Amino acid sequence: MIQNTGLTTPRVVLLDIEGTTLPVAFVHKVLFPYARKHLPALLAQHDNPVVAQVLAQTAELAPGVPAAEQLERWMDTDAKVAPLKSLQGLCWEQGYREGELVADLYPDVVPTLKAWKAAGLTLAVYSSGSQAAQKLIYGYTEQGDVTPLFSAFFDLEMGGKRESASYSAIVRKAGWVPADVLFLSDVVAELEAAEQAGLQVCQIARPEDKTVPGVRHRVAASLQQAASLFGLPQGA
Ligand SMILES: CSCCC(=O)C(=O)COP(=O)(O)O
Ligand SMILES: [Mg+2]
Repeated sequence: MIQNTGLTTPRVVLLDIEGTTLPVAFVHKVLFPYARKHLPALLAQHDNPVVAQVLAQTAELAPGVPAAEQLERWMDTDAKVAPLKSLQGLCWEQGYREGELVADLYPDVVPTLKAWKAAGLTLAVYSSGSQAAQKLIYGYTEQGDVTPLFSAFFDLEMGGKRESASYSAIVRKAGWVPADVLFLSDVVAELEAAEQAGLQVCQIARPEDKTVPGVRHRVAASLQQAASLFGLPQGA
């Protein structure tokens, strides 16, 4: 096990969602199909300002392509683009509020985050899902509303997760020192980008998601294991 030697103990933990705190299967087998089913009805709401903004952004990114067709293409390729992510967030809102969707976080997540928060760490989210979608996921979990654990939610407005400039923009906006921040994600390309921006990083390789552990970064199978690697409290 690689220990956290030579590095400062993190004061901030920035967390990815899919594959880190939430099973990939929940996103791909529950959330994405739900959005795909409800998207056509939503697109018909021309007086909805989010829908109007999504349509305008889609036309800008794919001129000449009908919006519904372009959004389908993006869904087919799991494209991380802001208009699709905004629209998916809007679709899921109704599902969460009506009790059809409940986020099934990994069991170690809430106890570990509570222990980190109690120890004075700042917790924040960085996901390709829109800020609204992130707040819904953590607002409607099997353990209830856990959004108060987080101080900030960052999405694609800060840039793509595989670009180091996005992490620099996040730490600048939040007023954090990069080396104080630990970024947790299942995706090696995201860790590399965060590392380039001076953040500490750890890959969360969940056996349930069959995440392939990388070779260049610290790897943990859960947040609890990451806690032990970085000298943080481990929770219940
Ligand atoms: C937070 S909403 C659900 C996740 C999602 O839409 C997505 O694209 C996954 O993004 P992540 O950056 O959390 O891997
Ligand atoms: Mg992920």
